[in-house]
Amino acid sequence: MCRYTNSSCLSPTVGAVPELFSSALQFFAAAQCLLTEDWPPDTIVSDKSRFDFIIIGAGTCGSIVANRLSEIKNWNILLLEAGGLPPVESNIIALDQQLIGSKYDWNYITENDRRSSQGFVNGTVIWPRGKMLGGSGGINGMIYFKGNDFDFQRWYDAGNKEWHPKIVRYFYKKLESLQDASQLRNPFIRRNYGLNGNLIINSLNSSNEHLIESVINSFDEISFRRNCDISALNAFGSGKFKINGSNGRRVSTAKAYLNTIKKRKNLKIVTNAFVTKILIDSVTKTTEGVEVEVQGQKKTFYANLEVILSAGTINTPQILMISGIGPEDQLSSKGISCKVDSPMVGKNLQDHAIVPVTVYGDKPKKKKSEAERNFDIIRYLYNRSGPLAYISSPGIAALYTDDPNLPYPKFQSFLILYEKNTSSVREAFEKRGYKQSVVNSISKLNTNHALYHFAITLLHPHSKGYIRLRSNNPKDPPLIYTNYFSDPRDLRSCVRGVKMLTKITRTTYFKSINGFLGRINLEPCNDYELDSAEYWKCICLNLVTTVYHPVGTCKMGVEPKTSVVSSRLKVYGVAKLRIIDASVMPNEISGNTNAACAMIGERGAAIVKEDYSKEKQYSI
Ligand SMILES: Cc1cc2nc3c(=O)[nH]c(=O)nc-3n(C[C@H](O)[C@H](O)[C@H](O)COP(=O)(O)OP(=O)(O)OC[C@H]3O[C@@H](n4cnc5c(N)ncnc54)[C@H](O)[C@@H]3O)c2cc1C
Repeated sequence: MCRYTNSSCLSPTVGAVPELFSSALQFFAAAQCLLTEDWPPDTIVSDKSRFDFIIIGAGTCGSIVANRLSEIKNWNILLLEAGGLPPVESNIIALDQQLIGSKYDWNYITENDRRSSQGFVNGTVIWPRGKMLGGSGGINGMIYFKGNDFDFQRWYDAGNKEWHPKIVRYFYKKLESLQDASQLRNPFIRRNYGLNGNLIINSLNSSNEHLIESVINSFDEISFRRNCDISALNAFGSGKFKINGSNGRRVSTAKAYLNTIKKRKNLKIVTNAFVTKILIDSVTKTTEGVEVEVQGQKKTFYANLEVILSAGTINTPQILMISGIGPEDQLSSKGISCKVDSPMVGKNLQDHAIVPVTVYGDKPKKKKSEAERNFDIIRYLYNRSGPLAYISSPGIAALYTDDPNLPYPKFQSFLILYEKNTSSVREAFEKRGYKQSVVNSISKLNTNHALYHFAITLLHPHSKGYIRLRSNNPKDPPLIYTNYFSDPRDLRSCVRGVKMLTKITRTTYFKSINGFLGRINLEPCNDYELDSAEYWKCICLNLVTTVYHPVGTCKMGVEPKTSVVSSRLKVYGVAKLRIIDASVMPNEISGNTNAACAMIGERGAAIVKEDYSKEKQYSI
């Protein structure tokens, strides 16, 4: 142990005081070990082993599917995950941004379409995806929104009979465990959620309650009416959202569904297992198993009943195409023999695109001292409280529309707040990949003003992108074409959504802090009058990026020409292969996608069980 000689302090010492403090510091340094999670043990599985089901990807959906299928004791399940165990940072709620760009991220970058997102370096946008047990649910912002009955009605009306809004509600409740005591006391909120599911849903307090109230009042003044439960199904208006967290720690579906069943002998989990191909008999068009690289070693595993793809919106279509299922012309151009010509694989890519609206004001001014910041860390180590236990944003959002006849919101705006003169502004916008002129103009105004960054999302884009293979090497990242705002209706809508929000500068609170809209310096937009429709059209088109909700690249539907899987999630044209992840969504939903993915995991697993008569068919 290090002995302090007290060379830097003024008072002499007999040693007792330095000893006292150093032992406290050592105690807190050691306390970080208590933050690690007790993940399920990794298994070594011999080459050529057989299982009943093989699940590819232990993300939001795959973790749930593995749990539910292994409830059937005589089914043997193998869950393969390309990433490893989540790092400790994934556990700490406020560090949700820290894993982006790390080895726990697939680090995808979109292609430059020379039209949208030109305010980014190289005209490309960073698209993170989680690579670990828990998948994107281990890297995400933990924000909980369920969407709108209308979203699922659209799925149902398109012929997907297993996804009626009533069925969707049932499966949401099955997965949920609402924990916040004050919300549970409110019968209107209580009845919106399940109480006994695996996934914890909580409200958060924040260190900035007073300010949060002021911003919600401002939302209310511009007709985004205050709502005490905006995470609920069919919500409109503004308020605090709920998150998947408990006791200062993230609750991913891996934590909620895999950590709780470590003793099950019929589930084997292998991490660092990168699936390179699904094996399909080219004559019978039947799935046989998978080829995998486990810690660099090639192995083959076989499936008696099914292979289930839960590798997410980008990797699922890539794996399908590498394995010979996809648009024939594309496969042959990459030297892949086509086993099933499935033209929609990789198409119908939809994302929640966001644009930044930067409002500045005199408050909050207060910057924490170094001592206060360090004390916050100790508070977290001591009892999981303080800012590290909160998400990195103030936790408020608004769901709104420009058309009062619509039963669902068209826009979501959520707030990210920066105190005056903080280096975090530059860091955050640079990390996103914005060009220097953009970053400089946003951070320059922050030198003397607090920044209220209202990120605005277009919830139901008409524009559709696609994913293509870069090569036939599974390790080459696929090409991602976002096509943001390629449908002119989206740009027009987005401008209207932004204009509705910028009225916030004229509300009581923002007037009281001399709030104003900041001009963003981007060459093609500089001649337009600030806050004019032309200005926003230019800003939206050039600064549009992802809020990380891509869906739809293997959409479900009634026939193989226009969809990839059936309503029961079976891949058209090949036996014993299913997809259960975000890629099957036919359309985006009216909110963040993780909850809907968890619902798909629950519903998808129930459909599999129904098909083998292991569970009663769920009917409405
Ligand atoms: C940075 C970020 C922030 C987000 N914030 C929110 C939020 O706050 N709220 C919200 O609702 N949603 C959020 N989302 C979106 C949400 O997390 C996703 O919609 C959801 O996790 C998708 O679930 P999934 O099961 O389809 O895919 P994933 O959870 O991504 O799981 C796919 C899994 O498959 C694995 N895999 C892929 N390829 C292979 C292979 N070849 N072999 C083996 N394994 C493979 C991956 O490593 C991964 O673990 C966010 C997403 C990101 C990336």
